Amino acid sequence: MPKRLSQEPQPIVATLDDLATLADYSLMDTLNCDPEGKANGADHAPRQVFSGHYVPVIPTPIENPEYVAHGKDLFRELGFADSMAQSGDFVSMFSGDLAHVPDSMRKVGWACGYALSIYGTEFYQQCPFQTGNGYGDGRAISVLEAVINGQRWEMQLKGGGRTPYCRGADGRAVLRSSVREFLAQEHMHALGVPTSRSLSLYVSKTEKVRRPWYSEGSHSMNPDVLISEPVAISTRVAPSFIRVGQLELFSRRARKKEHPKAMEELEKIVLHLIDREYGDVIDQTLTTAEKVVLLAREFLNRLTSLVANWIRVGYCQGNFNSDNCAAGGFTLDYGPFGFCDAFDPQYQPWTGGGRHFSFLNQPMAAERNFHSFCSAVRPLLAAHPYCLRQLDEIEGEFPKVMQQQMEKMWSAKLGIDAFDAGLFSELAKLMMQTPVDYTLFFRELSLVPDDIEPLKTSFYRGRTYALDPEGIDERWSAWLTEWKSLTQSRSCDELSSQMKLVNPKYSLREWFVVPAYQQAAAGNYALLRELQEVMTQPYAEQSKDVEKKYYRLKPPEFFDVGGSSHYSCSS
Ligand SMILES: Nc1ncnc2c1ncn2[C@@H]1O[C@H](COP(=O)(O)OP(=O)(O)OP(=O)(O)O)[C@@H](O)[C@H]1O
Ligand SMILES: [Mg+2]
Repeated sequence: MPKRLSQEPQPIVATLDDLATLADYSLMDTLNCDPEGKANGADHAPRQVFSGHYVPVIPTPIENPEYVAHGKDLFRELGFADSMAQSGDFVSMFSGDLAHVPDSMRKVGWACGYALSIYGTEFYQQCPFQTGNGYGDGRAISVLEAVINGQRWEMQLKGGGRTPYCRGADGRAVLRSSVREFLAQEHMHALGVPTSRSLSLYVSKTEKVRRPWYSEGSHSMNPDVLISEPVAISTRVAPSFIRVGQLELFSRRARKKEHPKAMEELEKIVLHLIDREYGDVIDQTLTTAEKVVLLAREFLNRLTSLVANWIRVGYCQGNFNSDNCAAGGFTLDYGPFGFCDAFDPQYQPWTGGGRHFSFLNQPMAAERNFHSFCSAVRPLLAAHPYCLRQLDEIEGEFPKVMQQQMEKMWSAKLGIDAFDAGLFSELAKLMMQTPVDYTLFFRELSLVPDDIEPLKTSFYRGRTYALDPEGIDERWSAWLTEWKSLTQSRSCDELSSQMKLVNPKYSLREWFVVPAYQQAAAGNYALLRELQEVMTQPYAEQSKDVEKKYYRLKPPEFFDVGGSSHYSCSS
C-alpha cells in the first residue's frame, strides 16, 4: 500500500490570504469568554477577571515594524514560503496590527488568566488585587489558530501590548529578550527538546521602552542602570499554551466555589488541553475521569522526559514555576534561562531563582509542578474514588519515573547500555572539581579518545584542579579506562556516531547571544542570523570557521558578568 499522504506535495502557504483559509478559532468558539470582557477587544487596563477562560484583546501594534528574522525550519515544516515573513500584510499582523487581516481572520486576539505556584506553593501576592484574578498573559496575546497539514497550531504574540493581566506594566518585550527567546526556541527544537516554536520576530524602528539592566562589564548582581531598548514582537507557536498554572486557576475557583460555573470551567479547560495536546493518546470516548487519569500518566512521562532532556543539553529554565510549565509537556517561557558552560549542578543564571530552580534541581522543581498539576485536576475525580486512587499512585510515582529518565539520559550521553552508579558518581565529581565545559566535554568524549588529552580541551582548570592537576588527571585517566571497559561491545565508530546524536557540538551560550542582540539593537542582524544558522544544526560538525568561533571554552572575561552570566530579570 503506497503511503499516499507523505508523497503528496506539501501545501504552500505563500500569502496571508492562504494562511487565512486555514484559520480555525476553536479555542474562542469552544471555551468561555470572560462575560465582562469587551467583545471588541478594547480591554487593556489592569482589572480583575472573575470567570471565563479568555479575554478578547486587540494587540497594540509596535510602531514602524522591521523584519528581524523568521523561524526558517518552522516555515519549512508548515509549508510556508520564506518570502511571506517579509510581506507587508504578514509583517503587520505579526507585529500586532490585526486591523487589516483577511476576512476569515479575526481582528481580535485573546489573553488568558493563570495562577501561580512557586515550587508547589500557591501564591496570590503577584496579583495586584491579591486575589489571583489579575494574573495571566500580561503581554502574550494569541492572534490565530490554524489547522495546517492536519495539525492545529496556536500563534501567540509576545510583547503585543497590555492586557487586563498586565498588572500596570507596559505589555511590551524588548528586542534583547525577544532575540533570546527567538533563538532559543529554534535551538531547542533542533536539539530534539520539545518546545514552543519561533514563527517570527519584528522590531520597532522607533518605539523604545526603559528597562533596568547592567552597565557594560558590570559585575553587579542586580541591574545598575536604566536603559532604553527597542520594543519587539516575537510570535511563538504551539498546539496550545495551556500552563499548569492555568489549570490551577480554575481549580482554585472550583475549590472555593467562587462562582456557579467554576467546576464546569475547570472541566472544559482540562478537556481542551487533552484535545490540543493529548488527542493522539487519549481516547475521545472515555469519561472525563478516565481521561484525567490518562492525562496525568502521560504528562508524568512527558514532563520527566522533558526535564531529563534539559539536563542532557545543559539547559536551565531558571524560573520553573507552575505558570511557566506548559501542560503539554514542552518548554515554555524563555525568560531567565541559560545554557551552562562550566558544569555546576547549581548553575542558575537567574539571581532570583536560588537553588530551587538550579540546573540539577530541575527534576525536583518539576516534581513540585507535577504536584500542582495533580492538585489542580483532582476536583474532577471527586465522585470517582477509584480514579482518585490512580491519580495518587501516579503522583507518587514521580520520583521513580524521573530517576529512570535521568539514568536513561546519562547512559545515552555516555554511550552505555545500563546506568552505572559508580562510573557516574566519579564522573560528576570530576566534572565539578575540574570543572569541565559541559558541552565540550561530552562532545570530546563522543569522539572516543584514546587518552584524556582531547578531553582536556574542555577543562576550565579551577581552584581544586590547580591544587593537584596531576592527581585529577590520573583520576580522569582511570575514569576513562573504566568507561572504555563498559563500551567495548560496540565499535568506536558506532559508539561515536551514536553519542554524537545526543551530545550536541554547539549550544546557545549567553556570551554568543549578547553581541547578537547588541548588534541587532543597532540594526545589524548578521550575527543573529549566523547564530540562528549554527544553532539550528547543533549536532552537525559544521565548518572549521564555525568550530573556531562557537566550539570553545568561555573566555575568562565573560565570567561573573551581569546580563551575561547572571541576570535579575530578563524581560
Ligand atoms: N512588560 C510586561 N507587561 C505586562 N506583563 C508582563 C510584562 N512582563 C512580564 N509580564 C507578565 O508577568 C508575568 C511573569 O512574567 P514572566 O517573565 O514569567 O513571563 P513572560 O516572559 O512575559 O511570559 P511567558 O510566560 O508568557 O513566556 C507573566 O504573567 C507576564 O505576562
Ligand atoms: Mg512566564
